Formats: sequence, C-alpha cells, structure tokens
Amino acid sequence: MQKTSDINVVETRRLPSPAELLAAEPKTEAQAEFIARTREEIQRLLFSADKRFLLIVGPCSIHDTAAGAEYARRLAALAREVADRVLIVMRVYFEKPRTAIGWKGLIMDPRLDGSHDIAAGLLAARRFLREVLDLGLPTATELLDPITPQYIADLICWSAIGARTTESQTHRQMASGLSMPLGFKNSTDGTLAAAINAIKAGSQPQTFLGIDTDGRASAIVTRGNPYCHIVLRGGAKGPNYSAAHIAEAAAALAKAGLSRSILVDCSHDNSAKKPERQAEVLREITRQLIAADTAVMGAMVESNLLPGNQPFPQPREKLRYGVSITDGCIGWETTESLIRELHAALAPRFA
Ligand SMILES: O=C[C@H](O)[C@H](O)COP(=O)(O)O
Ligand SMILES: C=C(OP(=O)(O)O)C(=O)O
Repeated sequence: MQKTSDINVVETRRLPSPAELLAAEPKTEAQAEFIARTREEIQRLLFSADKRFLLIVGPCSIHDTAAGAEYARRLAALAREVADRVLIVMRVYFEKPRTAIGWKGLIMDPRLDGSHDIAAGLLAARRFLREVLDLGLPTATELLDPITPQYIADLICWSAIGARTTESQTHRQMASGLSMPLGFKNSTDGTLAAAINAIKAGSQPQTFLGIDTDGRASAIVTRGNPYCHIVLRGGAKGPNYSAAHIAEAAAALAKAGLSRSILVDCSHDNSAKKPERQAEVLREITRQLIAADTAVMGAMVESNLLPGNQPFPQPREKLRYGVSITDGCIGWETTESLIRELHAALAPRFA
C-alpha cells in the first residue's frame, strides 16, 4: 500500500512513562510540603493581602547543572536574608521556545550536541529541581511541550506560558489542569488580548488530549486553574512597564472581569534584550509600587553567575562557566546588589 504517514518521521524513541521517571527520581515528603506551602504563598502575594514582592530570578536557561547549582546556593542564602519583604523564586528553565531555530533546552538536548536524549534530559531536570527545592528555594519554569508537565510539574512552584504560546489553545488547556500559579506572557507584538483570553480559558474547565501517568493517550478533564495571571514582557513596539502601561493592563484585566494581578518581566522586550537594563526596569516598578497603589505584584529578572551570554553552538569544552548560552543575563554581583536595593526600597510598604 502507498505509504501516507510517517513519511518525514525518521525514528520514534520510546521514553519512560511519567510514573517510571517519578519513581526513579521521587520527591520527598518535605519537598511536597514545601511546594504546596510556597504555591499558597505565591497565590497570596498575587491575589490577596500579602504585601511582599514576588521576584522570579535566575538563568535564562539551565544548560550546566553544576553552575546552576552554584547559582541556586548563592540565591538561597540571599533569599533567606530578604524573605521578610521579597519572596524569591528561582528561574529553572529547561525548555526554550525559539523564534526560529536554536538549542531547545536541557530537556530536549541535555548533552548540548544535537543528540536529543530526551529521557536523560527529563531525568536531569527532575534531579536539578529536587536539588533546588532542598535548598529551600522555590522553583519557576516555562512549560512548553504539553507532555513535559507529567514528568516535572509536581516539582514546580510557579510556571509561565511564554509569549510565543500564550495564544495556543493547547497551552491554555494545559494551564487549566496545572496545580501551580501560572503567568501568561503578553504576545511578542506587545498586545495583551491573547494573554487576557488565555487567562479566561486557563481558568475554565477543559477536556483535551494528553497522556496519563503511564504514558497512555487519554482524555484529560480539568477543573480550571484559578491562579492564572498576566506577565508583561514588552513587545515589538517597545517596553510595557511604565505606570501608564500598567494602568492600561490593569484596566483591560478589570474590563474582562479578571483580577488585576500583574508581574513585570524586566528582560526580553522590556529591556530591549540588553540585560543590564533590567535594573532600571526593576527600579521603575519599585518606584511605582511605593508611590501609589499598583497592580504590579512582582517581577522577573534573568540573571546568571556571570553577565552576558556566549555564542552557541560551540564545542562544550570551550563554553565559559556560569555564562548563559541563550539570552544575556546580569551577573551575580549585580543581582545581589539589585535584590538588596529592592529589599531596602520596599521598606516604606512595611512601615
Ligand atoms: O528567553 C529566551 C528567548 O528570548 C526565547 O527563547 C527566544 O529566543 P530566540 O529569539 O533566540 O530564538
Ligand atoms: C522565552 C521567555 O520569555 P518570552 O516568552 O517572554 O519571550 C523566557 O522567559 O525565557
């Protein structure tokens, strides 16, 4: 018979089922309690009276878990110092959405060589998340492939749907079944409508195709995620973190009957992809926060051990330790002083 399917498929590699991976790298009772407690704290910060500031900070992507762990240790110590006014959550990003092509993250290609050993990537991701949680540091990630959550979502405290996928029904349905507070980024063109529609869809019950914990194709029936919100990340026309932009976004949310909770991503088009500009974005939203009632509940910053980024692909042995291979980041020294500055600037809120 004439072949009509799999014409462009070279190979189908079986992966362990989610249940098998969870059994190989199980979460502990203490980790489960920490995750549940932190998700509740984040929910309170975003949607009710907790005045603390939510700061999601960390590398654009984790490509070297040893450097990631060093970063996590430094951040955990600092997080404890500022915990009275700032809730710090580490960016632990394993899946990278690409504008066109490029390395798609540790889960998809853990050896950074195009071998795409996804089974090893999923295991590395779970191991690394558990390491971060054991430091007492909450975890944040972008969920990109709709199958990934079955393997790692139980270890995630906050998640994002990225600017390139906020308009996707598949991702909105996935969000409706996720157990953690979740931010939809505004679209890459800077418009808010897709994110607002995504919050509506993500907070409703949905039925869609997915896999169960044994990896069997299944109809997944969800309850709706009540903790969806928007993340402003700027767009093709420029940044969207000014007081006027925030007021406009808050009005659009209110008009749609949604809660006025906003996070600002200091990176991406809010910093014109110039990592050092993130400091100015964070300072500006802190000023807004102190000056008046604002819908901004927190921010996101891309930071690594060392500043900037480095070209990739290149041979692994030539990569500089602690430097991003995706978007440019601020380095640890700047990160530390910026977080201390934020903590000091927030004092009037707690007077
Ligand atoms: O945060 C990461 C990047 O901005 C995103 O993955 C897109 O990257 P690219 O435009 O380099 O493909
Ligand atoms: C890809 C990211 O952001 P955005 O979806 O806003 O481009 C990111 O935060 O890594």
